[in-house]
Amino acid sequence: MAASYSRLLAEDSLLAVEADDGDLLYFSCSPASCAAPSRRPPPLLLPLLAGGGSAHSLTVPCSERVPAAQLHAALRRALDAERGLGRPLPLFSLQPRERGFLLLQPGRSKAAQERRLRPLLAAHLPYLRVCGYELSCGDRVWQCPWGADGARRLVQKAEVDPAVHPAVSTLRREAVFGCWKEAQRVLRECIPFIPEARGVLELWDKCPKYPQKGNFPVIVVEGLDATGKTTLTQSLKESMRAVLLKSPPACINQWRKIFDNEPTLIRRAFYALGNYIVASEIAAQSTKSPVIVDRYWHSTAAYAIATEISGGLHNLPVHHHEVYQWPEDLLKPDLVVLLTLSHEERVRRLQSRGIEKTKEEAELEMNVRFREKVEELYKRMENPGCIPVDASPPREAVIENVLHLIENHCLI
Ligand SMILES: Nc1ncnc2c1ncn2[C@@H]1O[C@H](COP(=O)(O)OP(=O)(O)OP(=O)(O)O)[C@@H](O)[C@H]1O
Ligand SMILES: Nc1ccn([C@H]2C[C@H](O)[C@@H](COP(=O)(O)O)O2)c(=O)n1
Repeated sequence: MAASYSRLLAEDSLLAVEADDGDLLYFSCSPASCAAPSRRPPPLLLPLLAGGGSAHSLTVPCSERVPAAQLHAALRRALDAERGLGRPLPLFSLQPRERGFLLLQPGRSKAAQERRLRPLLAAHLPYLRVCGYELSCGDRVWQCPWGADGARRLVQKAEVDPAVHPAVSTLRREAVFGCWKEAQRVLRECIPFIPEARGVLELWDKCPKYPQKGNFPVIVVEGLDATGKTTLTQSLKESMRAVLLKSPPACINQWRKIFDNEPTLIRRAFYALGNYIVASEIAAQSTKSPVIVDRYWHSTAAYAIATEISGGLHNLPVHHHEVYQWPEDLLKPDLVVLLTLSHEERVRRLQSRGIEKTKEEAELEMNVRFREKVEELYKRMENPGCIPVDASPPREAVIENVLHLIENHCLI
């Protein structure tokens, strides 16, 4: 499979479009200037163009991470606000790796679609790769880059395996940071347009950089929303006479909403650095008493990966992938408990609680695939892994079970 795609890439550009069910459809096109067009008709474009419709792809080259993430988000907002261009489908270009959108419009000519696009893209055009698509000889689709001069382009051959989701290779760079320096770098670049980033960094500057755990046990509780983390962590705090901490910590919580509205790169850098700030609190407190932590790195990684990797469980990075490994520079807990609950019972608890839902909580309820991915990702985390605990029994029983687990693991 990979080999045949490699051959195609010598002449074509390979694109992946996110379909309605979140899975990916791969297709290749020939640049209009190439002498030999691809014999592989793109399954999405062919019927659309044959029926008199039009298509454009817009991708963002991502050499500079923060500006590329911002441009991608601005583009999404502009396209969402513009009626009459069709729904923008998420698009990945596999060579070079870029992300953007595909606009499909049945019954509208390429020229008409282009007329609507030009003013919308005017400000962004120098930083975008825009291509229209044309049908010729019945079953051949040509990719026509805007501004092409007709010369044959040299397209480098690349080893690409379309069996791997295109976002997997960008996770480390854009969503799951492997060390505090990476998260800090991203937030530093944000200071000019997100003043709150300076606030987070100033707090981080005051923290010790590689804090060590004290002699008391450190227990993390993870799980989807409404699985009972707050209930359990409060009880553990009381029964173990422990200190209860949360990630993100209270000192940066005031800025959480702001970062939640930023692109993935910036949002995840905020949560990542939040974990490192909590780590310094864990280190200090665990010299004096047991410490219970409500969410920590496993949540940051699991939600980031589940958001970035569209489609089903089969698209997730393989077991033991580097994104599942605990960052070497982050203080490790003694035990991570994962509360598991059936979807029905969790929704029942969410409804009985009845408080305002965050966007991601609402998505969890709506999107079974997303919930499945987060749960599966928690289970794939390593070094330390999560120990699943059934959260469906009555509160007292769950607490009792977790106390036993702590006794066995932490020898207290
Ligand atoms: N074992 C249990 N049996 C029945 N109900 C429970 C149990 N544990 C918690 N609940 C109830 O379920 C709801 C969600 O619990 P809780 O707030 O502790 O979850 P959470 O994981 O902290 O949620 P979030 O992450 O959204 O803050 C609450 O109304 C709580 O009282
Ligand atoms: N350490 C953390 C804590 C939280 N998050 C993100 C993941 C979800 O988007 C959301 C869930 O938090 P809650 O609604 O339970 O407060 O926050 C994270 O990435 N890292």
